[in-house]
Amino acid sequence: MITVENLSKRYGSTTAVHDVSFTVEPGSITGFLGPNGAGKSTTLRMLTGLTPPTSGTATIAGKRYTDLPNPGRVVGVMLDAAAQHPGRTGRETLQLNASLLGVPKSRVEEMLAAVGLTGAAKRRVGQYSLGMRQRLGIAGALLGDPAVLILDEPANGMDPEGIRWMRGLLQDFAARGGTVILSSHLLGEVQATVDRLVVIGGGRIVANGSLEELLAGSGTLVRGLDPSGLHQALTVAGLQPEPLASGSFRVDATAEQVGRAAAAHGQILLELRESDGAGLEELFFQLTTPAAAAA
Ligand SMILES: Nc1ncnc2c1ncn2[C@@H]1O[C@H](COP(=O)(O)OP(=O)(O)OP(=O)(O)O)[C@@H](O)[C@H]1O
Repeated sequence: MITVENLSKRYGSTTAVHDVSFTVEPGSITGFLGPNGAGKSTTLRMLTGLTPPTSGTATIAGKRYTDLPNPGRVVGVMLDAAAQHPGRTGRETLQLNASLLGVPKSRVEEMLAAVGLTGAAKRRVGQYSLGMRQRLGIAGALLGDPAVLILDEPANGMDPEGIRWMRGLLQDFAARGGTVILSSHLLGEVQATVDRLVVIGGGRIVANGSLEELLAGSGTLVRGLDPSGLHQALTVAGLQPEPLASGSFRVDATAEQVGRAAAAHGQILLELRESDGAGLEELFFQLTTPAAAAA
C-alpha cells in the first residue's frame, strides 16, 4: 500500500508538486499519468526518498521509504532505466544489486530469465536498447522480491511486444497481491495495463479513479457546424452543454435528446455519440495544450 498525503515540492518560485494526495492499494496497478513536466518524477522521487518534500508525507507499507530497514526487499524501484552503468554487463548490474540487497545470486539468473535477457546477459548495458534497459531495470526492481513496485515511464522505448510482455508481468504481480504504480505521459501506452489512474497536471491531481470510471465519462458528445448556435439550441431545450476544448460539447442527456434539440433549431451536426471516455481524452488534450501548460 502506498499513501501520499498533501505532498508538495517547491524549487525556488516553481511549485513542481502541489498538495498531492492519493493511495495505491495492494492487488492493483495504478497509472500515474501526466504530460511532460507535470510533476510525476518529482512525486515518485519523494516517494522513494530521493527528493525531500517541502511538505506532506509519502509512505510505503506504512513507513517512509527512508525509514524502511532494507527498502529493496519491500519496494522495487525503477526511476531512470537509461542511467544504468554502460560499462557493466546486464548480469553484473543485477549481481551488484543482489549483493547490496543480500539476495542469493541464483535470483539474478531467475530475474534475467523473467525479463527475457538471459541471452543478452553477457553484453554491456551500453549496447542495450532503451527497451532492454527497461527490462533490466524491471529485473533490478524485482530482485528483492518486493510487494510494491514503483516504475517511472517503464514503457518508454519499448516496442509493442515489450509493452505487452510488461503488461503480463505486472498483471501477474498485482494478481499475487502486489502494489504497482507506473508513470507515463501517454494514456494509450498504459490504458490496457492499469486498473486505476491518477492524473497530474501542473503539479496538481486533476483526476483519480478506476479506469472504468474515468474512461466511461458520461452523457453525449456533440459537435456542430455552428458551435454557438448549437450551444443556444441545447440551452433553450433545457440541456446544459459543457464546452470542451476541441469545440465539442458534452451534455448529460441521451443522443436522441441532443439530436432533437439541435434539429429543432436547424443545427447541422458533425458528430453525435456517447461520451465514451471522451472526458479523460479531453482532460488530457487540455493538459497538453500550450495554454494549459502555461497556466
Ligand atoms: N531539481 C529541480 N530543480 C528545479 N526544478 C525542477 C527540478 N526537478 C523538477 N523541476 C521542475 O518541476 C516540474 C515537474 O517536473 P517533473 O520532472 O517532476 O515532471 P514529470 O511529470 O516527471 O515530467 P517528465 O515526463 O518530463 O519527466 C517541472 O517544471 C520541472 O522543471
